[in-house]
Amino acid sequence: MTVRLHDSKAQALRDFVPLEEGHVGMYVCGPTVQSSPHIGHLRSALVYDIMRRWFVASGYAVTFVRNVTDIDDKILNAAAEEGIGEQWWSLAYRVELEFTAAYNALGILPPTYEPRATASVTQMQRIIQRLIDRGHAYPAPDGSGDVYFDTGSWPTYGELTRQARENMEAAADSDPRGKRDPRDFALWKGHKPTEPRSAGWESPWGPGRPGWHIECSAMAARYLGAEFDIHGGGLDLRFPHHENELAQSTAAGDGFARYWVHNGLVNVGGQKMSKSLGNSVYAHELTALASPLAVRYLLGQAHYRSTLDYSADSLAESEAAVDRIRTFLTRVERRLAGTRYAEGGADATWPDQFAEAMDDDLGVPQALAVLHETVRAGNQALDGEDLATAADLRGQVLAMVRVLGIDPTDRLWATDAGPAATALDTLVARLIEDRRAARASKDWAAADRIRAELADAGITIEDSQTGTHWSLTS
Ligand SMILES: Nc1ncnc2c1ncn2[C@@H]1O[C@H](COP(=O)(O)OP(=O)(O)OP(=O)(O)O)[C@@H](O)[C@H]1O
Ligand SMILES: [Zn+2]
Repeated sequence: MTVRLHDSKAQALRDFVPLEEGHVGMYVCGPTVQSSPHIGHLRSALVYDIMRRWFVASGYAVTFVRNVTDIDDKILNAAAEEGIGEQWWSLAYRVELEFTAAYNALGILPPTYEPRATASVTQMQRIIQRLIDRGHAYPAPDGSGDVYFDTGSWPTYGELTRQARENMEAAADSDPRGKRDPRDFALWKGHKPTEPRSAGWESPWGPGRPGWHIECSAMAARYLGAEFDIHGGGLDLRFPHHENELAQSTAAGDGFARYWVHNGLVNVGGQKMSKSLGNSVYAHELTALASPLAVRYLLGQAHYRSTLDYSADSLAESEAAVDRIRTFLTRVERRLAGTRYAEGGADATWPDQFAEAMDDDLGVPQALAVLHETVRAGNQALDGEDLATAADLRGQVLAMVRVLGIDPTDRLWATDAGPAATALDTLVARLIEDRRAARASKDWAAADRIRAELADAGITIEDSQTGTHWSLTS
């Protein structure tokens, strides 16, 4: 069976044929680490996590590279606003850690490698030099230290988004005065006296820093080779970012990506969820409302190319969906324990329709329909005491949820942080019960003493309609 992907450049579904048999090289544009991750960023990372998992499940060795853009105008501006202009890198690192934590919480696997742009400046400079040597880039004549890509020199400029150059908008990434054409974009940005000294790298064109687009061209080639299989990122990056990556890499002589894939955006009220629009829903806000597993389900369930309109209501549906799967797995586990089917279904794999759906441009909605149908059949087999069938269906369900990263029985989703946490929970629950009994018998002094003892131990308790809950005092 062959995986088929929608290639944005061909604007068609194409059979996936790897450059090297049995291997997939994937590059995905990672975040500009300027501010906390919102769920749009997470959806993007999750889509490629599922794609990678499916390639692995299909027998490929996958080299998966997702970068961190840790030098950029937006980072310098955010650091200046915080009053830590020279130490912009500390802001970038702090935000990078937030992204990593958010990825981990959703079970998004760490990439094979996660390069930071600042560690590949030499490689970026080499591509720029090749472009100058080939007549496709020029240093600005105005002494700014900028170097631009000469869009007029590259006949296929615009091929990714099928735009004629004359209809394209001007590149708004630098002072247009040194440009031959307003559409020319910056490969290198000369250092300005108002910018932090620590943001200037030595270069043949004077001190400066790389443009955003050249970062990805250099990191993709450095870690995956001059030509590689798949390039991914959000639909918002098709133009100008990916158009420019493609132009500069191919003009420099690299084969670059053979397939371009783009995830649909998370929108709010019809607009892209974006930091700058102030409509972001942050990862931690969702995990306060629902389990991380339900959040993963919610962000992963739609087809990766569709737009996802966020609404908090859909969280409850996702929670119900994962509960259904969890309930079946727990139920079947209990029923089979101690029978000769206890280990049954261990060698089961996913149904053919599941694989067909996933092969067809990563058809997760159809694949989930197969999963839920298998859960339904499993419950029916249990109702009918057909344990052999139930065991086999359990195996199929496990195979499917594992490949999608939504196995409710995975330790990753366990809320229990270990034996110490269980012991603490037991003791605190006991004290909460004593306090409840004291209040019931109107012994307010005893009730207050228990609350004070817990507070001294760093534990806050809160009474609500669903009972008394405790947490470590922050
Ligand atoms: N709302 C969104 N929905 C889906 N993917 C998104 C969304 N916003 C960003 N992405 C994707 O996340 C990855 C990292 O994005 P990047 O840091 O460039 O975000 P950004 O577009 O600058 O975000 P923002 O607009 O919030 O500042 C990219 O692949 C990008 O396409
Ligand atoms: Zn990129």
